[in-house]
Amino acid sequence: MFKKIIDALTGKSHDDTPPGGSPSAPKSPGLTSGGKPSIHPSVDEGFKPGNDSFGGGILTCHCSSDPVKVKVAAQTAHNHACGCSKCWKPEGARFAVIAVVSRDAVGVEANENKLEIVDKSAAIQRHACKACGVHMFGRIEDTNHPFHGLDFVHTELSDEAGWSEPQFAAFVSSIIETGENPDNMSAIRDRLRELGMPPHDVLAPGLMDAISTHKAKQSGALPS
Ligand SMILES: N[C@@H](CCC(=O)N[C@@H](CS)C(=O)NCC(=O)O)C(=O)O
Ligand SMILES: [Zn+2]
Ligand SMILES: [Zn+2]
Repeated sequence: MFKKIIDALTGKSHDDTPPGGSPSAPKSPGLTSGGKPSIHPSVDEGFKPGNDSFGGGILTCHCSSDPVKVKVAAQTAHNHACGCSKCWKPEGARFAVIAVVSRDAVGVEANENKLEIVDKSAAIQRHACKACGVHMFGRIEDTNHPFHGLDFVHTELSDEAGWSEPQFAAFVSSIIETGENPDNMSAIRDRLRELGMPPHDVLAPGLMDAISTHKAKQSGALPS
């Protein structure tokens, strides 16, 4: 184990197997057709920038009958890949892709009875379809939370084009918690950088600063 840690610190790899197995292995969550570590189907082949004048769309769950539909009546912000174990990801994806939007812009349009909260004790109350498991929106009910007022949504559930593009990757090291081989992390971080999504092990600096500013104003360390 100590050798493994020392090798990791000195950048030595333990095996030469590419992330996810051999290049001919099926892609998710291994390699894309280009031989790069797969991140998420919506980013693996590259992606277009969002459209600033885009006004939102409808998110639909994966049920073939009576799908849950959620209207998001605004452009999203802070779209990013999340490697944590709690965010929903499509079958085989390494990361979730998730953005925020004002909670006032989010409303359930169809089959609300199929929604349930995944973990009522979590800060983000993830409203998921009971039948297919897709998370339709995540809401913060704690009014003291730095991100209160924002809902978390997966815009890949919409057919509309123009949503804000992913800009960074968060909770990257967390993918190990759900079984990623630690030896793959360097290639995964390289791929995220190549896609223009700088990897962070918590959130991106701007959001971390916003959280700390919120806390400092609450404690009185900074004027509110
Ligand atoms: N390492 C943990 C990180 C979990 C975590 O903190 N997730 C972040 C990003 S979504 C969060 O804000 N979670 C709040 C929540 O799930 O309510 C895991 O993978 O489960
Ligand atoms: Zn469903
Ligand atoms: Zn997450």
